[in-house]
Amino acid sequence: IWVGVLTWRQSSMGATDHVSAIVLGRCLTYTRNMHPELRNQDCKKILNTFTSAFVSKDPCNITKEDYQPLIDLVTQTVPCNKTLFWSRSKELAHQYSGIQKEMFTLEDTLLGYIADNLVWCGDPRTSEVKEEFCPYRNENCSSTATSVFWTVVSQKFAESACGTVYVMLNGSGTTAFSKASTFGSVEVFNLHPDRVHTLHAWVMHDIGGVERDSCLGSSIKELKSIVNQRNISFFCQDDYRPARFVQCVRHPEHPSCSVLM
Ligand SMILES: Nc1nc2c(c(=O)[nH]1)N1CN2[C@@H]2O[C@H](COP(=O)(O)OP(=O)(O)OC[C@H]3O[C@@H]1[C@H](O)[C@@H]3O)[C@@H](O)[C@H]2O
Repeated sequence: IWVGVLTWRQSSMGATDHVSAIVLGRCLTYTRNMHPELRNQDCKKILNTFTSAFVSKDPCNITKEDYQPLIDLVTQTVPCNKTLFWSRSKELAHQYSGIQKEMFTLEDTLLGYIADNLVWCGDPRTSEVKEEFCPYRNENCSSTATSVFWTVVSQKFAESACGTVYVMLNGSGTTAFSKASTFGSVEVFNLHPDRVHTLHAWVMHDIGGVERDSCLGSSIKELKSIVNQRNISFFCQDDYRPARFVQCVRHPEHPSCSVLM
C-alpha cells in the first residue's frame, strides 16, 4: 500500500486546497458582482454539478461526458465579434481583455473564471474533492479532471463563437501556432463556419525578446491553411498595436515602445 501511495505522491501535483470553497466564491463574485445579468445562476448547483463530474471516479479516466451536465447547466453566450482565444500567451491575453473589456477570453466567461489556475481531482475510495495530490497528466494518465475540463469548455467556447474571432499567439516561442495545443487541436476545429466568417491572428513578441516566429512563418501558414479549408477567412498581424501598448506599459523606455508613445 505504502509503495502505491509513495508512487502516487511522486507523480502527482499539488491539488488546490479548498477547491469547493474557491469555486463557490468565484461563482458568486462573477454572477452577483461582475456580471449581474447572470445573478439567477444557482452557484451551489453549479458547484455540485462541477464536483459530480469527477468525485469518486478514477482520476486518470475522466471523460467528456462526465462534464456534460455542467456544460448543459451553464449556458452563457459571448457576443459576436468579441471572442479572444490564446495560445502560449495567457498573461498578455488577459491583460488585454482586462482593458478591452468588450473582449472575452475563456476565463472571462463563468466556467473559465471559476476554474482558472486551479487543480482538482477525485478518488474512487472517497466522495471527497481531493485536497491533497492529483496525478500529473502524462502518457499513463492522459484524462485528468483538470485537463478534460479545459478541453470540454474550450470546445464549447469555440462552438458558441460567432462573427470575427481573434487569437493571440506567441512569436517569441518556438512556433506561434501548434496543432498540439488546445487552440490548435480543439478550438480551431470547433469554430462553426456558418457562424464564424473570419479569424484574426495576432502574433505578439516579447519586448526586447527574440522573434522566433511571425505571420510569415510556416506555423502561421499551416494555421491559415486549416482555417481557409474550413471556409473561414484568415488575417494575421505581427505585434497588434493595441496589445503592444499593453506590453509597453512595463517597458516604456524600450525603443520599440518609444515610437508608439
Ligand atoms: N486556465 C486555462 N487553461 C486553459 C485554457 C483557458 O482558457 N484557461 N485553455 C486551455 N487551457 C489549458 O491550459 C494550457 C494552456 O496551454 P497553451 O499551450 O498555453 O495554450 P493552449 O492553446 O493549449 O490553450 C489555450 C487555449 O485553450 C483554452 C483557452 O481558451 C485558450 O484559447 C493547456 O494545458 C490547456 O489545457
